[in-house]
Amino acid sequence: MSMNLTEAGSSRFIDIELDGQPVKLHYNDCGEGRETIVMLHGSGPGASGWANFNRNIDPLVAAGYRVILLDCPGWSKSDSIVCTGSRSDLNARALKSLVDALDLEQIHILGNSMGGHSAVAFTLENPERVGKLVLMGGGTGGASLFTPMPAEGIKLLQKLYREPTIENLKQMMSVFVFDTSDLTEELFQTRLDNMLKRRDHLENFVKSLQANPKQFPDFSPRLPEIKQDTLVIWGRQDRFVPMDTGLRLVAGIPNSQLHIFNQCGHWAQWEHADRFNRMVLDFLQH
Ligand SMILES: O=C(O)/C=C/C(=O)/C=C/C=C(\O)C(=O)O
Repeated sequence: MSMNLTEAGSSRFIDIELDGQPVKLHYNDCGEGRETIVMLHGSGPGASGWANFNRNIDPLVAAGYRVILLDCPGWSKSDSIVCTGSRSDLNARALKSLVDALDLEQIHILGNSMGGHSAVAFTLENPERVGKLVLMGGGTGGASLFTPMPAEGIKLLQKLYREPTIENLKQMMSVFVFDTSDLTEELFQTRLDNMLKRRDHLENFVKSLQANPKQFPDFSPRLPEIKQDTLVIWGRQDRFVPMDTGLRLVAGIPNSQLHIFNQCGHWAQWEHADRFNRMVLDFLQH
Protein backbone atom coordinates (compact mmCIF):
# COMPACT_ATOMS: atom_id res chain seq x y z
CA MET A 1 0.00 0.00 0.00
CA SER A 2 1.44 3.39 -0.92
CA MET A 3 1.15 6.01 1.84
CA ASN A 4 2.73 8.76 -0.27
CA LEU A 5 5.34 9.19 2.44
CA THR A 6 8.53 10.79 1.19
CA GLU A 7 11.92 11.37 2.71
CA ALA A 8 11.69 15.11 2.02
CA GLY A 9 8.14 15.41 3.36
CA SER A 10 8.97 13.67 6.64
CA SER A 11 12.42 15.23 7.14
CA ARG A 12 12.97 17.05 10.49
CA PHE A 13 15.94 18.49 12.42
CA ILE A 14 16.49 18.99 16.12
CA ASP A 15 19.33 20.64 18.07
CA ILE A 16 20.60 18.65 21.02
CA GLU A 17 23.62 18.67 23.28
CA LEU A 18 25.75 15.55 23.25
CA ASP A 19 28.59 15.23 25.76
CA GLY A 20 28.74 19.02 26.08
CA GLN A 21 28.75 19.66 22.31
CA PRO A 22 25.89 21.11 20.25
CA VAL A 23 24.77 18.52 17.67
CA LYS A 24 22.11 18.82 14.98
CA LEU A 25 20.22 15.55 14.54
CA HIS A 26 18.18 14.63 11.50
CA TYR A 27 15.19 12.32 11.63
CA ASN A 28 12.14 11.39 9.60
CA ASP A 29 8.76 11.47 11.29
CA CYS A 30 6.07 9.37 9.57
CA GLY A 31 2.48 8.65 10.55
CA GLU A 32 0.45 9.66 13.55
CA GLY A 33 -0.17 6.53 15.59
CA ARG A 34 -0.60 6.40 19.36
CA GLU A 35 2.37 4.04 19.61
CA THR A 36 5.78 5.02 18.23
CA ILE A 37 8.42 2.80 16.67
CA VAL A 38 11.92 4.27 16.42
CA MET A 39 14.08 2.67 13.73
CA LEU A 40 17.87 2.82 14.09
CA HIS A 41 20.08 2.18 11.06
CA GLY A 42 23.40 0.34 10.64
CA SER A 43 26.92 1.75 10.49
CA GLY A 44 27.73 1.37 6.79
CA PRO A 45 29.02 4.41 4.87
CA GLY A 46 26.10 6.30 3.34
CA ALA A 47 23.53 4.57 5.59
CA SER A 48 20.49 6.49 6.86
CA GLY A 49 17.19 5.65 8.46
CA TRP A 50 15.40 6.10 5.15
CA ALA A 51 17.92 3.99 3.18
CA ASN A 52 17.88 1.13 5.70
CA PHE A 53 14.12 0.94 6.23
CA ASN A 54 12.50 2.12 2.99
CA ARG A 55 10.68 -1.22 2.62
CA ASN A 56 9.29 -1.18 6.17
CA ILE A 57 7.94 2.32 6.80
CA ASP A 58 4.68 2.20 4.81
CA PRO A 59 3.33 -1.09 6.25
CA LEU A 60 3.97 -0.01 9.84
CA VAL A 61 2.46 3.45 9.30
CA ALA A 62 -0.52 1.83 7.52
CA ALA A 63 -1.00 -0.42 10.58
CA GLY A 64 -1.37 2.70 12.76
CA TYR A 65 2.11 3.34 14.15
CA ARG A 66 4.09 6.56 14.20
CA VAL A 67 7.50 5.68 12.74
CA ILE A 68 10.57 7.75 13.55
CA LEU A 69 13.83 7.14 11.69
CA LEU A 70 16.78 8.65 13.52
CA ASP A 71 19.96 9.39 11.59
CA CYS A 72 22.62 8.74 14.21
CA PRO A 73 25.35 11.37 14.80
CA GLY A 74 27.88 10.85 12.01
CA TRP A 75 25.38 9.69 9.37
CA SER A 76 23.33 11.27 6.64
CA LYS A 77 22.02 14.78 7.46
CA SER A 78 22.93 14.63 11.17
CA ASP A 79 26.07 16.42 12.33
CA SER A 80 29.37 14.62 12.19
CA ILE A 81 31.19 13.43 15.28
CA VAL A 82 34.35 11.60 16.33
CA CYS A 83 33.46 8.83 18.77
CA THR A 84 36.31 7.68 21.00
CA GLY A 85 34.21 5.59 23.41
CA SER A 86 31.17 3.36 22.97
CA ARG A 87 29.25 4.36 19.87
CA SER A 88 26.32 2.23 21.02
CA ASP A 89 26.04 4.40 24.15
CA LEU A 90 26.60 7.64 22.23
CA ASN A 91 23.71 6.80 19.89
CA ALA A 92 21.59 5.87 22.93
CA ARG A 93 22.24 9.31 24.47
CA ALA A 94 21.28 10.98 21.18
CA LEU A 95 18.06 8.94 21.10
CA LYS A 96 17.27 9.90 24.70
CA SER A 97 17.53 13.59 23.79
CA LEU A 98 15.22 13.05 20.82
CA VAL A 99 12.51 11.13 22.70
CA ASP A 100 12.64 13.66 25.55
CA ALA A 101 12.29 16.57 23.11
CA LEU A 102 9.38 14.87 21.33
CA ASP A 103 7.78 14.06 24.69
CA LEU A 104 7.54 10.35 23.94
CA GLU A 105 6.96 8.49 27.18
CA GLN A 106 7.59 5.05 25.70
CA ILE A 107 8.81 3.77 22.32
CA HIS A 108 9.31 0.45 20.59
CA ILE A 109 12.77 0.22 19.03
CA LEU A 110 13.72 -1.63 15.87
CA GLY A 111 17.47 -1.64 15.30
CA ASN A 112 19.59 -2.93 12.46
CA SER A 113 23.23 -3.89 13.16
CA MET A 114 24.75 -0.83 14.94
CA GLY A 115 21.12 0.22 15.44
CA GLY A 116 20.53 -3.03 17.34
CA HIS A 117 23.59 -2.41 19.53
CA SER A 118 22.30 1.13 20.20
CA ALA A 119 18.77 -0.11 20.97
CA VAL A 120 20.18 -2.42 23.66
CA ALA A 121 22.34 0.39 25.07
CA PHE A 122 19.26 2.66 25.26
CA THR A 123 17.14 -0.05 26.90
CA LEU A 124 19.76 -0.79 29.56
CA GLU A 125 19.95 2.89 30.53
CA ASN A 126 16.25 3.79 30.11
CA PRO A 127 14.25 0.59 30.71
CA GLU A 128 11.00 2.40 31.52
CA ARG A 129 11.04 4.18 28.15
CA VAL A 130 11.02 1.00 26.03
CA GLY A 131 8.02 -1.12 25.04
CA LYS A 132 9.22 -3.92 22.74
CA LEU A 133 12.52 -4.49 20.98
CA VAL A 134 13.27 -5.83 17.50
CA LEU A 135 16.96 -6.52 16.85
CA MET A 136 18.26 -7.48 13.40
CA GLY A 137 21.88 -8.42 12.73
CA GLY A 138 22.96 -6.64 15.91
CA GLY A 139 22.26 -6.11 19.59
CA THR A 140 25.68 -6.50 21.12
CA GLY A 141 29.30 -6.44 20.11
CA GLY A 142 31.68 -9.21 21.12
CA ALA A 143 33.37 -12.13 19.47
CA SER A 144 31.73 -14.89 17.46
CA LEU A 145 32.47 -18.45 18.57
CA PHE A 146 32.68 -19.58 14.96
CA THR A 147 33.66 -16.71 12.67
CA PRO A 148 37.00 -14.92 12.76
CA MET A 149 36.43 -11.28 13.74
CA PRO A 150 36.27 -8.73 12.30
CA ALA A 151 33.99 -10.55 9.87
CA GLU A 152 34.72 -10.24 6.14
CA GLY A 153 31.87 -7.73 5.63
CA ILE A 154 33.18 -5.46 8.39
CA LYS A 155 36.65 -5.51 6.84
CA LEU A 156 35.14 -4.42 3.51
CA LEU A 157 33.04 -1.76 5.28
CA GLN A 158 36.16 -0.30 6.91
CA LYS A 159 38.03 -0.39 3.59
CA LEU A 160 35.14 1.51 1.98
CA TYR A 161 35.30 4.18 4.70
CA ARG A 162 39.03 4.60 4.04
CA GLU A 163 38.72 4.48 0.22
CA PRO A 164 35.19 5.46 -0.85
CA THR A 165 35.15 4.24 -4.47
CA ILE A 166 32.38 2.60 -6.50
CA GLU A 167 34.56 -0.56 -6.77
CA ASN A 168 34.89 -0.84 -2.99
CA LEU A 169 31.18 -0.14 -2.56
CA LYS A 170 30.26 -2.94 -4.97
CA GLN A 171 32.71 -5.29 -3.23
CA MET A 172 31.10 -4.58 0.15
CA MET A 173 27.55 -4.84 -1.19
CA SER A 174 28.36 -8.18 -2.84
CA VAL A 175 28.69 -9.78 0.61
CA PHE A 176 26.03 -7.58 2.24
CA VAL A 177 22.92 -9.33 0.91
CA PHE A 178 22.41 -12.99 -0.06
CA ASP A 179 20.76 -12.38 -3.45
CA THR A 180 22.66 -9.62 -5.18
CA SER A 181 20.32 -9.50 -8.21
CA ASP A 182 18.26 -6.72 -6.54
CA LEU A 183 21.32 -4.47 -6.30
CA THR A 184 20.89 -2.14 -9.26
CA GLU A 185 23.37 0.37 -10.68
CA GLU A 186 20.93 3.05 -9.49
CA LEU A 187 21.09 1.75 -5.91
CA PHE A 188 24.92 1.71 -6.03
CA GLN A 189 25.03 5.24 -7.44
CA THR A 190 22.56 6.61 -4.86
CA ARG A 191 24.53 5.06 -2.03
CA LEU A 192 27.85 6.36 -3.43
CA ASP A 193 26.38 9.86 -3.82
CA ASN A 194 25.12 9.74 -0.22
CA MET A 195 28.58 8.74 0.97
CA LEU A 196 30.49 11.34 -0.99
CA LYS A 197 28.11 14.14 0.03
CA ARG A 198 29.47 13.82 3.57
CA ARG A 199 33.20 13.16 3.44
CA ASP A 200 33.34 14.54 7.01
CA HIS A 201 31.31 11.51 8.17
CA LEU A 202 33.69 9.12 6.37
CA GLU A 203 36.81 10.78 7.78
CA ASN A 204 35.39 10.95 11.31
CA PHE A 205 34.42 7.26 11.24
CA VAL A 206 38.04 6.38 10.34
CA LYS A 207 39.35 8.69 13.11
CA SER A 208 36.92 7.09 15.58
CA LEU A 209 38.13 3.60 14.69
CA GLN A 210 41.75 4.70 15.08
CA ALA A 211 40.97 6.10 18.54
CA ASN A 212 38.91 3.07 19.58
CA PRO A 213 38.69 -0.01 17.33
CA LYS A 214 35.96 -1.48 19.59
CA GLN A 215 33.13 0.99 18.96
CA PHE A 216 30.45 -1.55 19.94
CA PRO A 217 31.00 -3.09 23.40
CA ASP A 218 29.88 -6.56 24.40
CA PHE A 219 26.69 -6.21 26.47
CA SER A 220 26.40 -9.97 27.12
CA PRO A 221 26.80 -9.79 30.92
CA ARG A 222 23.98 -7.19 31.17
CA LEU A 223 21.49 -8.78 28.76
CA PRO A 224 19.48 -10.51 31.56
CA GLU A 225 18.54 -7.01 32.82
CA ILE A 226 16.42 -6.52 29.69
CA LYS A 227 12.86 -7.51 30.59
CA GLN A 228 11.21 -6.31 27.37
CA ASP A 229 9.67 -8.73 24.88
CA THR A 230 12.36 -8.97 22.25
CA LEU A 231 12.26 -10.33 18.71
CA VAL A 232 15.70 -11.14 17.32
CA ILE A 233 15.92 -11.61 13.55
CA TRP A 234 18.99 -12.79 11.68
CA GLY A 235 20.09 -13.77 8.19
CA ARG A 236 21.58 -17.28 8.01
CA GLN A 237 24.23 -15.96 5.60
CA ASP A 238 25.04 -12.75 7.50
CA ARG A 239 28.70 -12.06 6.70
CA PHE A 240 28.88 -8.82 8.75
CA VAL A 241 27.63 -9.77 12.22
CA PRO A 242 27.67 -13.57 12.54
CA MET A 243 24.47 -15.42 13.40
CA ASP A 244 25.71 -16.74 16.74
CA THR A 245 25.47 -13.17 18.05
CA GLY A 246 21.69 -13.75 17.78
CA LEU A 247 22.07 -16.90 19.89
CA ARG A 248 23.97 -14.93 22.53
CA LEU A 249 21.14 -12.39 22.58
CA VAL A 250 18.44 -15.00 23.19
CA ALA A 251 20.64 -16.76 25.74
CA GLY A 252 20.86 -13.48 27.67
CA ILE A 253 17.48 -11.75 27.21
CA PRO A 254 14.85 -13.79 29.07
CA ASN A 255 11.73 -12.76 27.10
CA SER A 256 13.18 -13.19 23.64
CA GLN A 257 12.75 -15.28 20.52
CA LEU A 258 14.96 -15.71 17.45
CA HIS A 259 13.87 -16.03 13.83
CA ILE A 260 16.52 -17.02 11.26
CA PHE A 261 15.83 -16.33 7.59
CA ASN A 262 17.64 -18.69 5.24
CA GLN A 263 18.99 -17.17 2.01
CA CYS A 264 19.45 -13.88 3.80
CA GLY A 265 22.46 -11.69 4.50
CA HIS A 266 22.83 -8.67 6.79
CA TRP A 267 19.69 -6.80 5.71
CA ALA A 268 16.74 -9.02 6.73
CA GLN A 269 14.32 -6.06 6.78
CA TRP A 270 15.08 -5.37 3.11
CA GLU A 271 15.88 -8.84 1.76
CA HIS A 272 12.72 -10.47 3.18
CA ALA A 273 10.69 -7.29 3.62
CA ASP A 274 7.15 -8.72 3.30
CA ARG A 275 7.60 -11.55 5.77
CA PHE A 276 9.68 -9.31 8.01
CA ASN A 277 6.93 -6.67 8.13
CA ARG A 278 4.22 -9.24 8.91
CA MET A 279 6.34 -10.79 11.64
CA VAL A 280 7.12 -7.45 13.28
CA LEU A 281 3.45 -6.38 13.19
CA ASP A 282 2.34 -9.68 14.72
CA PHE A 283 5.01 -9.32 17.42
CA LEU A 284 4.04 -5.74 18.25
CA GLN A 285 0.30 -6.41 18.30
CA HIS A 286 0.22 -9.55 20.50
O1 LIG B 1 30.38 -3.91 13.54
C1 LIG B 1 29.20 -4.09 13.89
O2 LIG B 1 28.92 -4.82 14.84
C2 LIG B 1 28.12 -3.40 13.17
C3 LIG B 1 28.18 -3.23 11.83
C4 LIG B 1 27.15 -2.49 11.14
O3 LIG B 1 26.39 -1.74 11.76
C5 LIG B 1 27.08 -2.59 9.72
C6 LIG B 1 25.99 -2.10 9.10
C7 LIG B 1 25.82 -1.93 7.72
C8 LIG B 1 24.62 -1.44 7.26
O4 LIG B 1 23.46 -1.78 7.84
C9 LIG B 1 24.47 -0.51 6.17
O5 LIG B 1 23.37 -0.11 5.83
O6 LIG B 1 25.49 -0.14 5.60
